[in-house]
Amino acid sequence: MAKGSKETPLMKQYNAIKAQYPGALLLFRVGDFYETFCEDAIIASKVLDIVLTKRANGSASHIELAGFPHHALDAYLPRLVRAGHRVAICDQLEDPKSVKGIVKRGVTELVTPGLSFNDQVLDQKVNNYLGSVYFGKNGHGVSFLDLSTGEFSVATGELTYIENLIQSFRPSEILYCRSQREQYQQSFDDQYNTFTLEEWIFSYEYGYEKLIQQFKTDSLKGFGIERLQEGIISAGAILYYLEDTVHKEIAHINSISRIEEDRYVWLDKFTIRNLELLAPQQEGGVPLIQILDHTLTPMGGRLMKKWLVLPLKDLNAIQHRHACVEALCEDEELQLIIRDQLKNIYDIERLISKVGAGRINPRELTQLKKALQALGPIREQLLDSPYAELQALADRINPCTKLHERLQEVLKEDAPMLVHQGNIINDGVNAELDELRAIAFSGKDYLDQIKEREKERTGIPSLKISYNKVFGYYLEVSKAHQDKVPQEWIRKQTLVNAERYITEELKVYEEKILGAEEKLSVIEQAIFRELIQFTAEYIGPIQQDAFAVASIDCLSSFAESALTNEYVKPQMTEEVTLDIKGGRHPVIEKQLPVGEPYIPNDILLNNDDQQIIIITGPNMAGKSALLRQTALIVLMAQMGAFVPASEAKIGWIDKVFTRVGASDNLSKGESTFMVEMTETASIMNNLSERSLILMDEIGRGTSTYDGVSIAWSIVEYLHNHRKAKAKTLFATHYHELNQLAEDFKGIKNYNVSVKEIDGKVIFLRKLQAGGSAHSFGIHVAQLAGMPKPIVTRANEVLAHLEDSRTKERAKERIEAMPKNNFQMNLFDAVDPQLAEVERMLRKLDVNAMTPVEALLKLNELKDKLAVKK
Ligand SMILES: Nc1ncnc2c1ncn2[C@@H]1O[C@H](COP(=O)(O)OP(=O)(O)OP(=O)(O)O)[C@@H](O)[C@H]1O
Repeated sequence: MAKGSKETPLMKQYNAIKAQYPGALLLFRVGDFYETFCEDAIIASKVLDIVLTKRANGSASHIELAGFPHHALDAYLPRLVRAGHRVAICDQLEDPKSVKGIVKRGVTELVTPGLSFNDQVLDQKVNNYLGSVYFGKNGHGVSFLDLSTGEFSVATGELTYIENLIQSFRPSEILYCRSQREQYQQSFDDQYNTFTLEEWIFSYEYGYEKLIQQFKTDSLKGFGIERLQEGIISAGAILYYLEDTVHKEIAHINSISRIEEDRYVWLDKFTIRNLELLAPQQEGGVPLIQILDHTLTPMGGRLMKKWLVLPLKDLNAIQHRHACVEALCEDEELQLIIRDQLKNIYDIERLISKVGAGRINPRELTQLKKALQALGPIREQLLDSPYAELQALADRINPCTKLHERLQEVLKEDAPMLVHQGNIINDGVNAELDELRAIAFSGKDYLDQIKEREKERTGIPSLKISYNKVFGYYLEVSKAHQDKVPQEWIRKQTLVNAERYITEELKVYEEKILGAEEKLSVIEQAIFRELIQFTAEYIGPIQQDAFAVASIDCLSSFAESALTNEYVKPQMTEEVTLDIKGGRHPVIEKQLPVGEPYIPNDILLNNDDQQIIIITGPNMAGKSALLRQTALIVLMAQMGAFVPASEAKIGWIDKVFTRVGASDNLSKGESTFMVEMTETASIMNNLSERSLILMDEIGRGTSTYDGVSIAWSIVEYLHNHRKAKAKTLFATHYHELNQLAEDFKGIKNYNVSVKEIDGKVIFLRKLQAGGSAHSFGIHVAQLAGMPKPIVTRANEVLAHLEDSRTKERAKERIEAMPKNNFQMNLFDAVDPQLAEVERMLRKLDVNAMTPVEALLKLNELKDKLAVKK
C-alpha cells in the first residue's frame, strides 16, 4: 500500500494485527466471511481456488481481496496448512450487534503444520509431531509434541541419535534456534518445515521454568528428565511456541516422557528407509507397516507406528507382548469379540485433548460417551479370560463410570455438531430448560390452534401461518379470499397471489416463543460448558485408557497378522545367536503371483564360527530379500509381533545397520559411492557385539578392484573387531571374497542357488553352503531381453577373461594377499568424539566456504578434539 495513504479503520485494524504475525497468512473475520488481503489474498486465491477481487481502500490505491464464508473454514484451512502455510485466524471478539463502530478483533489461533487440532489437517492414524532441536556443547536435545494428543517426549544425545529420532518421529515442523541455522542445515535435509526462534528462548532456566509451570510441579524429577539439559531447552522452546501461536488451553499436555536410548533397538536412519518400515522407497512399493497394521482405532494405528520404529531390547517387555499375542491367537473367539468392540472406540485420545483445549463439540462429546460405553465390556472380557497377561492389560482400563453416567444423563443421543444449534441437553436435566422447551413447543401448538380457529371464523380454507426474519409470524391469505380478511388484521406485505398479515395476538405469542428459544440456547450452552469442565477432570484417566486401548489394539493386530499369515512366536534369548528356520520376507511373500510360493530359508548367525556370512549368487537370485527378511524378522520379534518363519530363536539385538547397494537416486549431488562410504563409515563407528549388520553389494559403486578391496577390508575389519563381533550378512557379486572364509574362522560362504538348464537360469532361491563360481550376469541380461548379438559377444569376452591362465593368476594373487588382522587401536575407531569430527568434516561443503569460515571451522574441530584430552 502506498505510504501516507489514508486507510479505512478496518484496514488500519487489519494492518496492526497482520504486523504482529509476520510470516503467517491472516484470515480476517468480517461478518460472516474470512477475508484475506494483499499478498495473502493472492496466495489464498491460488491455493483455495477462490476468486481474487480488488477493492478501493480509502484514498489508497486498490488492494487485492479474497474471502470465503466462515463456516467453510474447516474445509479451507487444511488446504492452506498442507500447502505449508502458517495461518493466523483472526476472529471478532465482540458481538457486532452490541458494538458501535469497529468490532474488536484478535488472533484466536495460529495454525502451523506442526500444531493443529483440525481433523481435516490431521491424519487419524498418524501422529502430528512438532519437533524442536537444540545443539549443545556436550550433546544435543530434541523434543516432540503432538498437540492433538498431548504426547510430549524428550531426549538428549549425540547427533546421530537425534538424527535417528527425527527420522523415526517424522515431525511435521521443526523448531530451532535462529543462531544455530548452520548446524541445523548441516545435520538435517530440507524435507522438514522449519521455524526459527530467538536465542533467549533456548536457555535451561527458561525451559525448566516453563515445564514446571505447565505440569504444575516443583521440579522435573518425577519425569526422569531432570538431567537432560539440552532436551529441556528444546522442550521449553515448544512451550514458548505454543504460547506464541495462541494455544493457551493446553491442560491435556500434563506430562513429558524421556525417550530412553537404552530401551530401544537403535535403527540407523538408513535402516528405517532401506527396510521400508514406514514408507516404500519407490512409488507403488509396500512398506512393512501396511502388512502389519490391522489396528481398528486411531490410537492403535499411531502406536503401531511407534512400536515399529522403536523395537524393544528388554526381554521381559518383549515376552509380555508375545504372551498377549499368543493368548489372542489361541482364543480366537475372544480375539473376535475384542476386535468387534474396538471398532466402537473413537479417537478418545484426540477427543480428550479437545476437552482440554475447550474445543470439543456436542457430537464429539457423544462419541466420547459411546467410547466409554464400549470400554467396560472390553475390560470385562479380558478380565474374564484365563490369561494373566490379558488380565493385566484389562486392569489398566479405567471405565470412568461416573463420567459415563453423567454424559449419559445430560447429553442427548443425537446431539448436533454446533453448540448453537441447540438440542444438546436431555430433558429432565434442568427445570428451567424443560419449562422453556414446553413454552417453545406449546407455543407452536398454539399457533396451530390460532390457525384452525381463524380458518373457521373467517372461512378462509387455505389460511397459513408462517415465519420470516423480517416481520416474524404472519397469516397468509390467497388473493381469492381477500374479502374475508377481518378488519383488525394488519397488512404487512403484498405478493402476486397473496397478502400477508400480522395480528396483536400473533405478536404476543411470537415474543414468548422466540424469547424462550433464545433463553433455551443460552441455558443449553451453559450446561454444555459445565459438562466439558466436568469431563476435563478425567483427562488423565482417559489418556491412560487411550494408551491401554492402543496397546490392546496393536497386540490384537499382531495376533491378526499371525493368524492370517502363519507367523510363529519367536523364542527370545539372552544368547548372542540368531537362529531362524524357514524364514520368509513378510512383504514379498504377500506380493508374489498366485501359485508362486515364497521359498523359506534358514539363517544361523553367532559371534563365533558363523559371525559373518558372505552370500553370493546371481542377480535376482534373492540375496537382498534374504538379508532384509532376517532384519525384519528380528525387528518384528522385538516389537512384540510373531514372525514369518517356521521357528525363530532370537538372541536380542541392540542395533541394526543396513547398507544397501549404491542406489541410483543421488541426493544433493554427492556421488553414490561417496554416500555409500559415508553410510558404511557410520556403521563401523557404532558397532556393538549385539549388532546386526546387513551389507548388500558394498563397493559396487566403484571400479571392480576398488570395490573388492573395500569390501574385503570391511569384512576383515568386522571379523577382527575385538570388542564388537557384530553379526553380519554380506551379499556380494564379488566371489573373490569367498577366499576370506578360508582365512577366518568366523566367516562362512553361502550362495543362493540357481540351476542352469539348457543354458537358462532357474532361480531356486534356496540358500546353501558354499561360494558360487560365477555370477550369471549375462544370463540375467539374456532374460531381460538383451539383443542376442550383445549376449553372444559378452559370453565371448567372459570366456577370454575366465581363460584358465588369467584365472590361475588371479587365484594366486588372491591367495597371496597380504594378511591384516586389524590390530590397530580400536578405541580410536569407535571414539564418538572422533566420529563426530569425522562426520562434521564429511558434511563440509568446502567449495561454499570463505577462507575465514574455513579457519573458524578448523578451530571448532580442534576444540572438539581438545575436549577429549
Ligand atoms: N525366497 C524367495 N522366494 C520367492 N521369491 C523370491 C525369494 N527371494 C526373492 N524372490 C523374488 O526375487 C526377486 C529378486 O530378489 P532380490 O532382489 O533379493 O535378488 P538379488 O539377489 O538381491 O538381486 P540383485 O543382485 O540384482 O540385487 C524379488 O523381488 C522376489 O520377487
